[in-house]
Amino acid sequence: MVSVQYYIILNEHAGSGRAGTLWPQIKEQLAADQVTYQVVTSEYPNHAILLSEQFAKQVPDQANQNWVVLAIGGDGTLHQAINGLNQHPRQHPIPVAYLPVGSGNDFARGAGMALDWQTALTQIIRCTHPTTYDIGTYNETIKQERGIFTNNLGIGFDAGIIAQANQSKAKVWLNKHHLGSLSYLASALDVYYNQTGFTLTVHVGQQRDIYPNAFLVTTTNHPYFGGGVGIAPNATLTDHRLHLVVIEKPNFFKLLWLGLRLVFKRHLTSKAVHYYQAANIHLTVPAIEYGQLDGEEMGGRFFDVYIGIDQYPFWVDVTI
Ligand SMILES: Nc1ncnc2c1ncn2[C@@H]1O[C@H](COP(=O)(O)OP(=O)(O)OP(=O)(O)O)[C@@H](O)[C@H]1O
Repeated sequence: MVSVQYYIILNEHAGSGRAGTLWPQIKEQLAADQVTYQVVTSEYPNHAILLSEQFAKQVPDQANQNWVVLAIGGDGTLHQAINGLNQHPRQHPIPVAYLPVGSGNDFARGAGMALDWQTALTQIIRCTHPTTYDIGTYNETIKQERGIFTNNLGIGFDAGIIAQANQSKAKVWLNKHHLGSLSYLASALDVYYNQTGFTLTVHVGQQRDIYPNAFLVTTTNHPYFGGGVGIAPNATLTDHRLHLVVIEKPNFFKLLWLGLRLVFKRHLTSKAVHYYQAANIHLTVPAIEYGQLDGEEMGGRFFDVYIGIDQYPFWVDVTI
């Protein structure tokens, strides 16, 4: 057994508070398995970025260090933890692990991890060596922001839904009653009516395509977004490629039809859907649109974003 120590970043608010409720049981399991760890709690939104960045500064950049940063929460918590680790690139990156106890847990789905926390924890603590998975990188030149994403970078409809759901008063009530997904459905209808099509330019290699009526623009690293929706069914975390799906604004009936095709993974052949696979993608949107990164809000903004692919070590053995 490899002796690994875990630096746990716990987001008790993930999964509408599920992570906090489960933590005593997770702690018991860690003790039963004699796992060595330190734990810190995310005290406010985005705190996990700072926590993992500060932790990484203390760990020597050596091949033989035995720390793993374990994010306990949802995709947002993993996103923040891995971005904190990447603030100062290292020759020997600290492996990251993720216990999926959030709402969507799309990275766990994409990696083929167990979605029940006990099995997922076993896949982490019985792991003996890191697995290298692809991660997306982005460089947005207008606001001069760069970083990474494990799942996807979305502009338009998906990002609008997240922004709307987070602002809605109903979300607080629905989350309290464990009906968080209903708030996303309500927001989806609202955003559909308010979201006009926007102009998008896609540059891939020598190709340049202009869409005057784009509606959903998602660049993904694995199949899933929005809590298990298979937007790019062929994507894998090891294909060293990004998968871009552009959907032009459909009328309401077409939207329902597309939704149905999406459920049966038949949407990519629809006329309103455009699909690219590439290692580098450049997108420009000269209008204020919402953006999302791994389910975290990027805000309303213009976009001139270069998206690429990199690799990072993850501490999980999905064969267990
Ligand atoms: N102490 C805190 N108080 C309020 N929000 C917090 C706190 N700590 C972290 N957060 C925020 O909680 C948000 C949700 O976390 P996360 O995405 O991990 O869970 P989720 O949304 O339930 O899961 P998923 O993204 O998988 O659907 C993140 O945006 C994070 O910044």
